Amino acid sequence: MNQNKGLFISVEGPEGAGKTTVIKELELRLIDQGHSVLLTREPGGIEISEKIRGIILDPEHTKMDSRTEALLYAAARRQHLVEKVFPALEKGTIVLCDRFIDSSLAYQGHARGLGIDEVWGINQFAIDNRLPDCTLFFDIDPEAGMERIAQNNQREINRLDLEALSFHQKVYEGYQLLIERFPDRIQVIDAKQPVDNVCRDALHALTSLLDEA
Ligand SMILES: Nc1ncnc2c1ncn2[C@@H]1O[C@H](COP(=O)(O)OP(=O)(O)OP(=O)(O)O)[C@@H](O)[C@H]1O
Ligand SMILES: Cc1cn([C@H]2C[C@H](O)[C@@H](COP(=O)(O)O)O2)c(=O)[nH]c1=O
Repeated sequence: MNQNKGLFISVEGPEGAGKTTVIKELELRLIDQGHSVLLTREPGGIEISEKIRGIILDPEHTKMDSRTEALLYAAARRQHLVEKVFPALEKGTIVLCDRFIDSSLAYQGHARGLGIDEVWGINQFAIDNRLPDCTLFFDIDPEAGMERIAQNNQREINRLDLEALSFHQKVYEGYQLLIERFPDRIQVIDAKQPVDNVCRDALHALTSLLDEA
C-alpha cells in the first residue's frame, strides 16, 4: 500500500479495450460491497484538466508537437491529482482512474518515440512519486479495439483515434514493455471476453488489495 489512506487503481489499455464500460460496472460493484468509490478519468476529471483534454484531443490540432502533447498530459495529470485524487485518497476513498501515467509512457514515450524514461521524468514532477497501488491492463489487440470503436457510432472520434493502425500497434508494444517493467503493479486482464467476465476478473485481481482496504 502507498503513502495515502485510500486505494488508487488505474485502468489502462488500447483504444476500445472496454475500460470505460467496465470501470463503471466496477464502481457499482464496489459500492455494493460497501466501499466509498470515486470514478474519474484522464485526461480530465476536473474543469481545468477537461479543458486541457479538449486542446489535446481536438482533431483540428494536427500541428501539435509530441513534447507539447506529453507536457499537456502531464499538466492535466498534476491538476487532477491535486484537486481530486489526492483529497479522495486522503479520505480513504477507492479511486478508480480511467488511464493514468502508463498511457503517457505507452503513447508519448513509446509510440511517439519520445522515450519511456524521458516521459517518466517529466511525469515524476507531476505525480510526486504517487503511482497507482494497482493497474489493470485491459488486454486486447489494437485491431480488435479499433474495430469496436468503429462499430460504436456514439463515440466522438478524437485526434489520437485518427492515428494509423501502426501507431496503435506501437502503443500496444509500449504497454508490453511496461508490463515487464512493473510486474508487481500491472495486472493483465483478458479484455476480449464478454463484459461480465472482464468485470469478474478485474474484481478478482483487486481482491487482496480490497481485503486490506
Ligand atoms: N467486453 C466487451 N465485449 C464487446 N464489446 C465491448 C466490450 N467492452 C466494451 N465493448 C464495446 O466496445 C466499445 C468501446 O468500449 P469502451 O468505450 O468502454 O472502451 P475504452 O477502452 O474506454 O475505449 P477508449 O480508451 O478508446 O475510450 C463500446 O462500444 C463498448 O460497448
Ligand atoms: C492519459 C493519456 C491519454 N492518452 C490518450 C489515449 C486516448 O487516445 C486519449 C484519451 O481518450 P479516452 O477516450 O479517454 O481513452 O488520450 C495519451 O496519449 N496519453 C495520456 O497520458
